[in-house]
Amino acid sequence: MAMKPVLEVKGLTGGYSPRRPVLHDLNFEVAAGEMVGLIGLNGAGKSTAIKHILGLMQAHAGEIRIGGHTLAEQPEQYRQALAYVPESPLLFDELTVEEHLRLTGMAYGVEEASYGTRTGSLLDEFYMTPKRGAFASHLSKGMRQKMMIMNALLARPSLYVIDEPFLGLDPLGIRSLLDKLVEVTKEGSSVFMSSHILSTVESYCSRFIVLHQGVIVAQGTLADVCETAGMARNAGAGSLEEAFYRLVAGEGAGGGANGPVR
Ligand SMILES: Nc1ncnc2c1ncn2[C@@H]1O[C@H](COP(=O)(O)OP(=O)(O)OP(=O)(O)O)[C@@H](O)[C@H]1O
Repeated sequence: MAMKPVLEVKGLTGGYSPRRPVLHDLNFEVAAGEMVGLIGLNGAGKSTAIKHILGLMQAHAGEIRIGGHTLAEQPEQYRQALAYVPESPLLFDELTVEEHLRLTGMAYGVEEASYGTRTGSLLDEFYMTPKRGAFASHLSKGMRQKMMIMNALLARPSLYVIDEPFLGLDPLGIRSLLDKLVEVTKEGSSVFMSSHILSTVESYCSRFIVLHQGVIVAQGTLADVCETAGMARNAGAGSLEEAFYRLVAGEGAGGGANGPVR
């Protein structure tokens, strides 16, 4: 794809303390209309990488660009270009489903006409129409997760950053989410998604980033990742799960803040 990447991560080293980086020299891009999966064991650094992309953490070295700009250069454009769906929902207990959507609409400058049609169809697609007036504190766990997802989808950003979105969703909710993600990528938005559900990641993402102990140990298409994992590249190549296992097994699970010894 010749288009400029939506997300560019160059030489990103980062973490919670400058003396103990969690992420080591990450380099990757997400192009317009692409769905990219970030996979790695517990503690590999996925959420930490996402926090850096969101601008919640400061890089020790390297830079992150969204739509060609760093957060420091263009804070407003940077933030408006992305929507984040966290692993655990962050909602205002005292606001209703509809009020949350209204807030997001205002924050992202969604026009009144599109606001109405988009919220109507999102509420339908996520089976939340009967709950439109309910307080967030009265929703079930999965419904709270759906709220976060609907807010992101209402914003129609150029980049969706999604951390383990399937937890807590029922099978219809998972299907609705995946259908919507396919739809938004067809419209040119990009999705950067972290998940442990490798079969889903494999079927929906066109490229993968395998993070292990804070280092990218493989990235690219399924064929690329399989090749890096030392698997045959010919017909009927292996699954993402098999490649992942080969890439990260043997050194023991757990990852850890130390990363590799350098
Ligand atoms: N707030 C924090 N302060 C210090 N270290 C942290 C903090 N949060 C995470 N870490 C450490 O950073 C490393 C990477 O954690 P991270 O949460 O990014 O992993 P992850 O890949 O998202 O894992 P999971 O699959 O379990 O969500 C771990 O060693 C973890 O202990």
